[in-house]
Amino acid sequence: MIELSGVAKSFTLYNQGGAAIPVMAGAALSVAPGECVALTGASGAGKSTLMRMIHGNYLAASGRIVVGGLDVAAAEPREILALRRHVLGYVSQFLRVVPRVPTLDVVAEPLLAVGVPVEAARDRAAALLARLNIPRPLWDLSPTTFSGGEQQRVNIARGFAHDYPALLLDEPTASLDPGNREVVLELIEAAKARGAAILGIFHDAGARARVCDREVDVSAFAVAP
Ligand SMILES: Nc1ncnc2c1ncn2[C@@H]1O[C@H](COP(=O)(O)OP(=O)(O)OP(=O)(O)O)[C@@H](O)[C@H]1O
Repeated sequence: MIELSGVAKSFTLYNQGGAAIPVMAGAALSVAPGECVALTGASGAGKSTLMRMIHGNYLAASGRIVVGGLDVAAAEPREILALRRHVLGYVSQFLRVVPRVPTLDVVAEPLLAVGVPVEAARDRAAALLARLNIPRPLWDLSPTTFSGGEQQRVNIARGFAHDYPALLLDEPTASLDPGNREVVLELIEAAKARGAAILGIFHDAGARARVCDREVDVSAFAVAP
């Protein structure tokens, strides 16, 4: 479902005469449907950079990044947007939303984007918000003023609303209390059981051991600057 081969990345430092700093070369990994793979490696090894390349935010210098049959490294922007809408979900560490949109709509939006009727989308969003213990009075408010943990749970509800065939998870259990951490781990297990291919960064070793089938150490792909 997710297949990387020969992926390289360098950052161009425009404020330093356009110097190119290579950070990664020869990155390769694959994630099959129903599998959860953890990206590991020390801070700065390139875990987030690799996730951003798979999501199409960072452009790879070379190599292939195939998600659901589309090579993200060579795709047109509109193809990447369609991939994100239908195939590839991404739970980033921080919630980024349009201000003033109510929480229930923030969570229902990915479902509406793939054509789910409004009532069904809102029912699914409500069920996820309830499961993640977001108090009912907050559902009609924008999440922009919520606490860090509440925002993270809204972000997770949004990321799990549509049954994406592939999912990227950036520290999905960070800073959650034990009860909500358990809910998130159950959501990940359920996504695997329905056949989602999941790639994640988990600093929470217990969570990683429980839901991940394998680990890929990105230090192996790092290039010394
Ligand atoms: N936009 C950027 N411009 C320049 N260098 C960058 C950029 N993004 C990342 N880097 C560099 O690429 C390397 C990999 O960073 P990355 O954030 O991917 O590491 P990480 O493994 O996710 O680290 P952490 O666990 O601390 O989040 C680092 O040396 C970082 O400084």
